[in-house]
Amino acid sequence: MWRIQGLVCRVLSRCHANAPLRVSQTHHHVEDDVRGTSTVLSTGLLPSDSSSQTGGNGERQRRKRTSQFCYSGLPRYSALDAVGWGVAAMLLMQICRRIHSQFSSVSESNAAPGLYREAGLLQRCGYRVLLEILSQQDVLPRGIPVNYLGSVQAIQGSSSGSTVGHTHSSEDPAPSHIENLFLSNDSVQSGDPLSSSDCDPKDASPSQTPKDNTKDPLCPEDEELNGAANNLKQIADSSVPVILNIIGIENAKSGDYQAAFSCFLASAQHGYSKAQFNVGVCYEKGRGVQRDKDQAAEFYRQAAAGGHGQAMYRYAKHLLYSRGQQSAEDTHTAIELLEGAAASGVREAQAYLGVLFSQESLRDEQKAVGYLRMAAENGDSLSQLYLGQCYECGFGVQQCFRTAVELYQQAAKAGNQQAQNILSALYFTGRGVPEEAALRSIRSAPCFSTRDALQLRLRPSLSNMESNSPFQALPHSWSTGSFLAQSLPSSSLPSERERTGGSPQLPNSAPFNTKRTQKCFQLYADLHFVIPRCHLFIMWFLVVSLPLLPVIIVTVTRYWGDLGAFYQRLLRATPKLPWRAAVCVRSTHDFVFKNCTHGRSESVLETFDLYGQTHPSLSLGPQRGEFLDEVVRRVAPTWTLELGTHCGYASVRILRLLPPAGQLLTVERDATTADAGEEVILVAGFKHSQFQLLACPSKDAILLLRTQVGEGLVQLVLMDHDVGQYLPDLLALEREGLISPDCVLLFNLTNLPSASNLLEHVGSRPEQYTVRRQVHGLLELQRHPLAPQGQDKSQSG
Ligand SMILES: C[S@@+](CC[C@H](N)C(=O)[O-])C[C@H]1O[C@@H](n2cnc3c(N)ncnc32)[C@H](O)[C@@H]1O
Repeated sequence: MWRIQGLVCRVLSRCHANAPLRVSQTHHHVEDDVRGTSTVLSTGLLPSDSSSQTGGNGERQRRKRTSQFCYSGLPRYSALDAVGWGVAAMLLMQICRRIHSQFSSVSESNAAPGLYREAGLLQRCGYRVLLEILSQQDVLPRGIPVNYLGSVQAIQGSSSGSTVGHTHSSEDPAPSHIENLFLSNDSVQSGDPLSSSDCDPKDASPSQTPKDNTKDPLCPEDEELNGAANNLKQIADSSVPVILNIIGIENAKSGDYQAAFSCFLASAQHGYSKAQFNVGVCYEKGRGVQRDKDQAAEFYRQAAAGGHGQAMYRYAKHLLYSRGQQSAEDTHTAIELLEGAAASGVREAQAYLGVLFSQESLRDEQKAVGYLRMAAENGDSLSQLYLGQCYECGFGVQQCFRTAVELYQQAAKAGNQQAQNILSALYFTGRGVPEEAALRSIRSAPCFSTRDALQLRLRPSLSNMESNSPFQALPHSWSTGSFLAQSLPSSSLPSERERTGGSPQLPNSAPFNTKRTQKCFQLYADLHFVIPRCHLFIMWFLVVSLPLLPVIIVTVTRYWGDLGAFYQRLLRATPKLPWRAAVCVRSTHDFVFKNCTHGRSESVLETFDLYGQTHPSLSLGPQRGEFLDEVVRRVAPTWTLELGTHCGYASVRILRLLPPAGQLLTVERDATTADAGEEVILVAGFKHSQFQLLACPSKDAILLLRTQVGEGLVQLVLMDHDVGQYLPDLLALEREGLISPDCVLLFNLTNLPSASNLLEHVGSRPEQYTVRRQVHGLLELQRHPLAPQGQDKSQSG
């Protein structure tokens, strides 16, 4: 401390001796420089020491030393002097800061309007000084209309001032909103405007060229001085807009929007992109100036031209929506701007492009995924959801369900309601085995299983864009308080629900409706309540039954096959009860109809299989289905007959593999079931020209078949109806001469005892039928090509 004191004393003694120093030949150059600098800053003129421009060699020498003070003067001061000056300057700054903070703290701690006004006055002082600086022709060679700003300043004290717009008091929101408005919006793209980045001369416009003051021929020393002065002017030129912008933000924070707008405007007219953006926001929101969308767009355009990312994004959206039907050129420009904004890290632009490139008109899967990934990595929950859907459907990426689930989890964690719905449904389906179940469910759930599904899901965004309302925005418009969203006139900020991803759900995209999800949640919660309480009971049961374990194992292994068969029989038998059958058909049909992707047979089959995993089902099932596929491919029949349509699972399997001229006749005795089956077949994308469904008992249908097939013969028969009816129907088909000599017949033999008469009949006629194989209870018979037609007519009874 004593050292500092010593230094200060030393400096002060120097200052005290300043007068002689001013005139002294030894130290005058330092003073000259200070005077020169201040002159440049206040008036922009060269140092006016005209006497110094004349004189003899000695004088010239002195001037040379003056201009080269940096190196010629240094030897005259010791390092200690330099440090002393520095400390003195620091002390001075500290004192200034203290005074300033004194004022600030007073105004903050006492929110009394009077004191607040004092702080405002202090700010306005700085503001006025800056405006004065700007008014100097040297600093503002373009003649910025600061008189206009001055008039604003003049009426700032009175609340009725409206030179640039209405007063904020009646309409504007609370200051905190404004803080968000200016600070957050600005900082989205380029950080806090008060940060050091603001002082980057590159940010400020280089458009101001210092005035050429060297018209009169000057000596080299004058030129050097001019150069130094010009440098200072350049610094002032680049700093002033930055400072004005900062003052504008401070004004906006304190609720003085008119002053804020004036500062932004003055700064913007210097080409400072952040200020231009802020002016755009003012015009868009009507802060300190009358709301004007066109002006807002113009200032966004200017800021965008200066490389301001948020402005690029907003101006692009203006181009896309403001004029209803935009031209191809506008679209092109908008996309370029959006790409620029996305590259500069504007998350909304990234997400926007991701959706844009997924639409049919601009479809580019790689780009769509690339931008969605950028936005997702930047924490945009909706993009995480969309990217998850891309992975799920293999849209622009290798299909990967695990990644899809991970992305859904990220989106759900970030509060996206839609992702939460998907996950909760998956978890519920999986009954506590999240990952496995999720993957299985996803793979089978047709809502997600195709790329078309993604298209369907993203399409509403496009329809929003293309709808009549020119200001309808993509789902991300909420996240920036877009001025395009006219439905947000008073508050530019999104609601909490919107921010958490609740609102921008795309229509028809939620795979599970709310009621159902709630039910799922309820059931899941109940299970979670019950299961832990069962643990104790199960544990004791196991402990008690432990000695019986060997007996249980032996019994189960011995009768395993019988148990399986019994279970299957039970399932097959219960549908015979009318109510059981009706419930089974309705639930199967409803599940398939609601969850499959319409028009896609594979999706229909996947949905059937998913249903079969959790419910007893009468459908043929995937294992027997694959065997059926193999036979259909091999036989490639023109006419196929299926007895027992049920919900159309086997029908769809057959139809999708038939040759182009192939026809399916399918028979279902129950009219309601027949309707359900027909609907599913149609939903799978097949037409009545490819199949006919006869809603009557098989024995009646066989009598009608001739009118259906004409001269043709059935080359493939699938019997999956009433096992007791298999043999009579086979005999009827032979009798009517409906099956071809080399016809292949498949019988679903899950109920073996009932099929015994059929097996006896076939086994006793090796010359007529060959048993090819039996796979998963599906028996394949090959009719012998040489078998005489109608030989068994006598047996048919
Ligand atoms: C096991 S399901 C058929 C499953 C179907 N093939 C599939 O894979 O989805 C049996 C169906 O045959 C029907 N059915 C039973 N006896 C029938 C008969 N005599 N004539 C026509 N349909 C019959 C039942 O109503 C039932 O819908």
